[in-house]
Amino acid sequence: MVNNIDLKPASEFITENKPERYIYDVGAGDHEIAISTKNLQVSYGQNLALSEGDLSFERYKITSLVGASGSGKSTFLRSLNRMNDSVATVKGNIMYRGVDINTKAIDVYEMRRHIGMVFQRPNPFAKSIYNNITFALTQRGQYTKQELDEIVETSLKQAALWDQVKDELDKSALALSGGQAQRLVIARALALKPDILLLDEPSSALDPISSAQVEDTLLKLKNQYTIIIVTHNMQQAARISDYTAFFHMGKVIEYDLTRKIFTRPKVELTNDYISGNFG
Ligand SMILES: Nc1ncnc2c1ncn2[C@@H]1O[C@H](COP(=O)(O)OP(=O)(O)OP(=O)(O)O)[C@@H](O)[C@H]1O
Repeated sequence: MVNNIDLKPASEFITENKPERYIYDVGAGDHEIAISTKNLQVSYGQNLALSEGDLSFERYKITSLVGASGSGKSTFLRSLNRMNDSVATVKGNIMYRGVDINTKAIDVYEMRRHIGMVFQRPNPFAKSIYNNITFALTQRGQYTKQELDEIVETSLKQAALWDQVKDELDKSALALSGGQAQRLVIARALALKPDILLLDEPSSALDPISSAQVEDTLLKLKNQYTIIIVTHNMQQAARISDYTAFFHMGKVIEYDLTRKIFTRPKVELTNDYISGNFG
């Protein structure tokens, strides 16, 4: 399926434990970079879970992070908004709007308003649909009822859930279906008006229809948000993402336009993974 002529055999990468890397240059200037990492290394105790993760993410694009279980995708993703702070040592730079956000001086809670996170399992609060959306806002700011109403409506519309729940905003969010709950959680993240949305396998716990709805939602959102998504679903990565980064053993092995990764990967190991030969 893929022209292998220029590719090295996968065994070389594994035996050398020094994988060939191909990192596409997104090219600041022509393309606006929303966030980038440099010399990022993440250790859990003695376990260096991420050793090479230099990437630049283009604004208003969807980037998928793919790779076998344990390759470091979630570790990388969670580091981007400092979710690993309490469990890991994170070294290196995470540049966002000209600022290294991987420093002690950063107000992590404020930063997370700009860089939101959605997890694998929908985790609505045991509150009404309305209060799920407004909770974080009312904890840290003053809003009128009218402002909150507008934010609830806008966020739910962006997450493609408004039409289904607009007449029952006082209903418990725990009564929503899995797919609806995940879109509520996306709406909750959007209510904070982030720049960047990080999603860790957001549809892997959902049925195919709900998963497709989440994908549609993400495709609509990318006009306004930079989206970085961890996924095990190669079809999903191919369908929705502009760029794909392939992780292996704590390193980014290949990063390129999604269509190139899925048709003409430059590294044999990437080809092996997307062809289903391991993982
Ligand atoms: N909280 C943690 N504490 C200790 N080790 C961890 C923790 N989270 C991840 N690791 C380890 O870091 C390595 C990378 O894990 P990570 O979850 O980032 O991989 P992944 O590619 O996202 O895998 P998966 O697809 O299974 O979620 C693994 O060896 C894992 O055991």
